[in-house]
Amino acid sequence: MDLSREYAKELDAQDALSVYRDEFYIQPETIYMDGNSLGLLSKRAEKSVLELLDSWKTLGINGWMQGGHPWFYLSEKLGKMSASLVGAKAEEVVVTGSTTTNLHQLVSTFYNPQGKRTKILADELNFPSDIYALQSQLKLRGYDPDHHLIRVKSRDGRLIDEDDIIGNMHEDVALVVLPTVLYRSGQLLDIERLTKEAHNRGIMIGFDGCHSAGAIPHEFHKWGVDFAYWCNYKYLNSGPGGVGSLFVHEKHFGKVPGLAGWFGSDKEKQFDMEHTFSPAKDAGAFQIGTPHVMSVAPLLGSLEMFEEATIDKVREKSLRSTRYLMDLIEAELSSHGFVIGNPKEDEYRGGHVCLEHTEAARICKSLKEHGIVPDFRAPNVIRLAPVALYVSYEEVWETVQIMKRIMDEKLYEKHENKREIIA
Ligand SMILES: Cc1ncc(COP(=O)(O)O)c(C=O)c1O
Ligand SMILES: Nc1c(O)cccc1C(=O)C[C@H](N)C(=O)O
Repeated sequence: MDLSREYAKELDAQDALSVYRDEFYIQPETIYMDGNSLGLLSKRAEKSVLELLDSWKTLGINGWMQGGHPWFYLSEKLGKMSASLVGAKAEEVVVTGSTTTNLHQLVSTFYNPQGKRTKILADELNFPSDIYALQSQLKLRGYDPDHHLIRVKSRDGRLIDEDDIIGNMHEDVALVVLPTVLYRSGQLLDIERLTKEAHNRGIMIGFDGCHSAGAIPHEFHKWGVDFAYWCNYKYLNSGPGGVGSLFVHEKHFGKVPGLAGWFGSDKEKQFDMEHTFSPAKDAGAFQIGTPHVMSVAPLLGSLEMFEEATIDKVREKSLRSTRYLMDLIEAELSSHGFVIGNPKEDEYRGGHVCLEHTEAARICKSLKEHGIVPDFRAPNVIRLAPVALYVSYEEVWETVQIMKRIMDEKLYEKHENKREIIA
């Protein structure tokens, strides 16, 4: 393997997506490798925020129906713009709520315990918020989560074996909820296979797409996934606390939302103000209250960029740069006790590299001190995401060089091996 900076530069010269880098606010002397947690601001997203602010400034209440992006239809419009990212029909996606509130909405709708089928199947490595939501949903139905929430065990603490998930799809399971990509190890699950296996057993299945939306193409419609939900602030660069998204397969259109609210109404009827709820005929029905217009605003500019760049090209580059990062780590850092914790195969790897080390917390602090922004996940993981639209191959190379210096010279030792409040 060519370990030179020149080779990294050559990769950048051949990269068709490199034109997008200039569209982002990249801070001087900083290499941003944390787009898997919070993506960077783009100039187009900034512009769309200013446009929506202006519509408020100039139109007041009329902004709901007037201006370049009437607010009343914005959640559906953004859903349509997101559809190709997840392989959905335009009307199957709506931008609304947050990951966790959307999960509550979808479980309230799709979890129908009946007879012996009363359990929810998840995995022991999922993000805590999903597990809290599932536990509370079970409690609301009068079930004990210790008994009714099955969390598939990991064999190695990093990955979940799909056979173990399928092996737990027993006849007492009503619903399966899984991540598309595991937040810590970056394992990508075979969504199509798991959906098929769940359906063969008469079980509903939904996916948390937080760590794949904007990084990996999906075919939610074709695969028959019942529902999915994700945030837009990671790979889709919609800003801190930006509004989330949900997908409901069209076969479920007409299902009454578990949590109803007036923005789930059929738009023609909403302002009739009747006390009988008339839900929209598509995924729009699963909205609850008034859209957070200012918090979806960045997504207008950001999604436009993804429409242009295409998710297939984004994935192609992401696979190349995560592969390049892993190869450099193996070549340059092999004597320093790192373990690559993510699956190495393209078909099982998400958008970030999971690097394990016993000193991970303080190596992260030292990386930040040297201008690299990774994140740390307890107990021992450094996550590094060379995000396709704004991280160059040369920056990937530079990251490994800096890490090598930190390890060779033991520069991390001046820090405490303990996480910060936000890791
Ligand atoms: C996989 C996953 N699920 C759920 C969440 C929670 O998202 P939110 O806080 O936006 O509800 C996150 C991120 O915080 C996540 O990474
Ligand atoms: N949502 C976050 C937040 O409000 C603050 C800091 C980080 C986050 C994250 O999204 C973390 C992320 N879900 C993770 O994969 O760990």
